[in-house]
Amino acid sequence: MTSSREHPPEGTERTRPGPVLATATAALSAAGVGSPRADAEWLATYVLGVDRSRLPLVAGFTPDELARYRRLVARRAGREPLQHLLGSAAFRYLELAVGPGVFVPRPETELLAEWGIARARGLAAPLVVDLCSGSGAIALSVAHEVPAATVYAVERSAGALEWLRRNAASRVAAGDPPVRVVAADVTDPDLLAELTGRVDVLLCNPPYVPAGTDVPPEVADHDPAEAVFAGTDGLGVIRPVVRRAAELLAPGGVVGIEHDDTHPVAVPAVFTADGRYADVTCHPDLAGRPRFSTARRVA
Ligand SMILES: C[S@@+](CC[C@H](N)C(=O)[O-])C[C@H]1O[C@@H](n2cnc3c(N)ncnc32)[C@H](O)[C@@H]1O
Repeated sequence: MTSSREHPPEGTERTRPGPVLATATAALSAAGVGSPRADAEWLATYVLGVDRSRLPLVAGFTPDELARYRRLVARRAGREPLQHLLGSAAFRYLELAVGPGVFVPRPETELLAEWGIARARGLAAPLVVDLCSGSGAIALSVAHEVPAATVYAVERSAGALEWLRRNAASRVAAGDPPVRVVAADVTDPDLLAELTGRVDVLLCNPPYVPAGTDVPPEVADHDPAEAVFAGTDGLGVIRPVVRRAAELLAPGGVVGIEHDDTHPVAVPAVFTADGRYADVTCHPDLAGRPRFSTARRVA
């Protein structure tokens, strides 16, 4: 079917996308945006309501669409995250609602989720826990891809919990099994006491950037600080999570924790020093940077 956007009614004034996109790309590039052309295209597809692949076929922007597009490009040039402007972030097979108050899920975290999903798939009825759940990216992906799993999502921030509950409800409406959302501090020594010794797979993408590290404006001004920074060495949340995970995991259960790329030695050392883990391994991301570490709870 051909959309009316590709064939506007006679007489409708339209501005062709080519020059509009070129101007937007130049503005985003000058503002230091890392992927200016892609962002200009994503914002155009959002305003025009078409798939990115159909952008070259669009007849043009109406005056209203052009004004709206220019406002969004100006905000992106002011370094608002693209996902906040679009209202959603893609993560594995899901589109998650995001905005102010919640951490935007990153593509590199898909690797940790994939590792956990592969472990959970090998079990008949796995119990999976996602600590520091944010938008719910990891927990909701596990529920979507391993429907036999019972999944808990733990988050402390009131702002993030709103997004997490909203995304969890949308996934149930889409037919996924429900995720159990728990409002709690993952550094609490009694965290999820009822699950002690029973968890098969524990996943965590905690805040891990050492305080004082320079981060891009999208992160500094729009990701909540408590989602990003964790003490002077960046291990402020990881240390208690490693401790509590050893108590929550069933014998032979596994844990995966994302961490800073400066921590390929420090995080495995936290696991090893605990004394209750074996098979401690640091995994690289697709760019070869150390990205997450995993371990198995000894029996
Ligand atoms: C890096 S974000 C990860 C969010 C999500 N898991 C993802 O991968 O996109 C870290 C999350 O941990 C939460 N958080 C930080 N400290 C916490 C704590 N002590 N207890 C529970 N949640 C915490 C933050 O609010 C934030 O949502």
